[in-house]
Amino acid sequence: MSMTDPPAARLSAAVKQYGALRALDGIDLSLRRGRLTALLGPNGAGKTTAIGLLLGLQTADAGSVEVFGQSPRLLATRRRVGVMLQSAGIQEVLKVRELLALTRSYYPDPRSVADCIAMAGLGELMERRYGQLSGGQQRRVQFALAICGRPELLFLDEPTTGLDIEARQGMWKAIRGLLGTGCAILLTTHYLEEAEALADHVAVIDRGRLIAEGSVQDMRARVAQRRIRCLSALSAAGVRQWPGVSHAARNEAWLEIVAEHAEPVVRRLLEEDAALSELEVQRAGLADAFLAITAGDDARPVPEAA
Ligand SMILES: Nc1ncnc2c1ncn2[C@@H]1O[C@H](COP(=O)(O)OP(=O)(O)OP(=O)(O)O)[C@@H](O)[C@H]1O
Repeated sequence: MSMTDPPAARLSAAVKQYGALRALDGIDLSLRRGRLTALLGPNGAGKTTAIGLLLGLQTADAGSVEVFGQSPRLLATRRRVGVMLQSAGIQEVLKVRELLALTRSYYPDPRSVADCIAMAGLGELMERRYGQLSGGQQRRVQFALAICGRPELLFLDEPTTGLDIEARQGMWKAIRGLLGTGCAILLTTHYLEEAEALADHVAVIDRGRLIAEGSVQDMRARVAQRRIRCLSALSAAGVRQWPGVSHAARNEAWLEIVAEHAEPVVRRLLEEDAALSELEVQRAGLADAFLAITAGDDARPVPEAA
């Protein structure tokens, strides 16, 4: 599982064009065994299109797409891949037990029914018809169908949308277990705490281009600053002149400050305002890093078709 092993799947300079719209504009992305890559990006960035290429549902207009070194369209390749898409296309009249039996039958070495039930938390749902389940219950069934073939490569497109906290934690645990067995996973999510909790690697795309890539820590380091908030009568304009302060503004009674290092600013705040209260200091989370990365890209022109 070292970085020198060939990746489980790879997009190289992949381009996908829909008419005049370039949905992917030369993307490089490698998915490695035992690693979860979180693919982040605003709506319309190209995440679903990238997954579509890796699943062989669509073909690239330029560049290459390889899954286990081969075309994603080969049956032998597809049998090693599991997928949970937002649009599931599952037969609603079938019972969960029937859906699981049917999907397991497509794979040469499926996971046991008992393991699927345990990993996806299906216990009491097996005799229910899929179409009569709640949205969150359907997500659990979709997860079971995605993992029942013992995939070596798994695509999870917003898997925990609509799940309650307990079900989400259960799915996270199952995902960590799959990583432990060497499965390569690509996850898209709008819950940044989900990427933070699960990802070894984060790729941020915007307008069809990869704009940042690295570990969760790397992404956080892109936004090294701290946010400080307090109730204080000090003037924001005055604080803005302090060394290391990049931003200070008043938001009603709150004084809001952004600084490279919190400690010297906090020390000075307490010295200069004895009545200061409600002091809060926040480290940048992945959400801040992500927003800063996508916001910082506004100057770039929107890619257009030739
Ligand atoms: N079949 C299609 N025909 C034309 N345009 C399409 C098609 N599929 C996607 N697009 C466009 O390609 C761009 C990328 O779409 P894509 O679905 O890959 O984005 P996404 O990152 O998955 O977005 P979201 O977070 O909203 O799911 C969007 O501008 C979308 O409107």
